[in-house]
Amino acid sequence: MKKPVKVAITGAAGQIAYSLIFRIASGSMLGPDQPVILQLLDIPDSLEKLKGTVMEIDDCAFPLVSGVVATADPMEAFDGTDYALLVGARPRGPGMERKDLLTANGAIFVPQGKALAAKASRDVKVLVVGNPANTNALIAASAAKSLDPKQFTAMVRLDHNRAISQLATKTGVSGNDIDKIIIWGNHSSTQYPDITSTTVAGKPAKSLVDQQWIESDFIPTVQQRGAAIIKARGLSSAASAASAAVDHMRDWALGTNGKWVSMGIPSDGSYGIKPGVVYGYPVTCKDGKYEIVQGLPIDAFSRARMDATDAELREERAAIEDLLA
Ligand SMILES: NC(=O)C1=CN([C@@H]2O[C@H](COP(=O)(O)OP(=O)(O)OC[C@H]3O[C@@H](n4cnc5c(N)ncnc54)[C@H](O)[C@@H]3O)[C@@H](O)[C@H]2O)C=CC1
Ligand SMILES: O=C([O-])CC(=O)C(=O)O
Repeated sequence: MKKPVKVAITGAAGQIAYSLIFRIASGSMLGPDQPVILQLLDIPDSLEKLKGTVMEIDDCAFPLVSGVVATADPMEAFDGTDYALLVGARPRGPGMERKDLLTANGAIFVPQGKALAAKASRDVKVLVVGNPANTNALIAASAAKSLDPKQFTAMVRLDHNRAISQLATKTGVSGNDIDKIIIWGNHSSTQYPDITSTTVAGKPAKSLVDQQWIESDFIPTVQQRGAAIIKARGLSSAASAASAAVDHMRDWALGTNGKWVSMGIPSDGSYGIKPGVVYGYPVTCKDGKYEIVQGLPIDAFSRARMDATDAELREERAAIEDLLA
């Protein structure tokens, strides 16, 4: 057996965590031979509820769970943390855009970024799930002065998985047959799900679907999927969000074997997106590091959409500039 690693999950009493914790504990994220110590953080008012979740973790008798910490103190929750999944934040309700949560949620990520910088492993990998995820990741990275901003990522993997599912259904294949799909930009309704390079069972996706479907059906469906789930369920996506978080961290930690996945990462000028925002890019992961897929041709249709979602991220940034260190 390997030495246990520490995995922190914030918002641990919430609905995403209720799926996420059990997937991590069963080995879905870091593999069936990697023991974990779960470090669960929530606010004082939610600690009683969190107690119930901890009782259930105990009752699963997971062979891979070497310890569980439940606390309202970020310094305790992030002590020695190797992987941090920052889920704790308010979800939106019907009629809201995710950026409407900036005021309520942005401030959460300053103390958490500081606590990660003070206490976490120097190699910690951070995934921000709490909305608006890209800008919250920017805030946390900025507060975590002693860590590399590249250690802070935001989740666009749910959008990536939604895009795979939509295209697979349309073309009558399994999601496994779909390769090279990209979510550019913000985890919001301005995101750009791009199938320009995508293949479906080896064939170019664009040879199988028409432009009308891409523009009027595929892109808006993926962009609005979160809102559609809120409308249907009365609550925002939870199990699928947890599953995407597992996918994101697993791929970052264990590698993608050359496969492209989408991650929200600090922009570095690639594809004309200037530094200063956390932007969804196509990446491959190897040896615990991600690398942007470079050299893709960008046509005018893509350019306009990539710039629109960049502009929205810069507006979000301007709205929380006072939270940036
Ligand atoms: N990036 C993505 O793809 C997705 C993001 N989300 C977002 O994830 C977040 C969590 O969603 P749910 O689990 O459904 O919400 P929830 O309301 O069920 O749970 C949130 C939990 O966070 C806790 N919390 C609040 N402030 C905290 C703090 N400062 N520190 C630690 N914990 C804190 C709350 O007490 C609660 O237990 C929301 O912001 C939601 O919009 C949801 C789905 C997908
Ligand atoms: O839509 C929401 O507010 C929750 C979310 O981020 C998603 O399901 O993609």
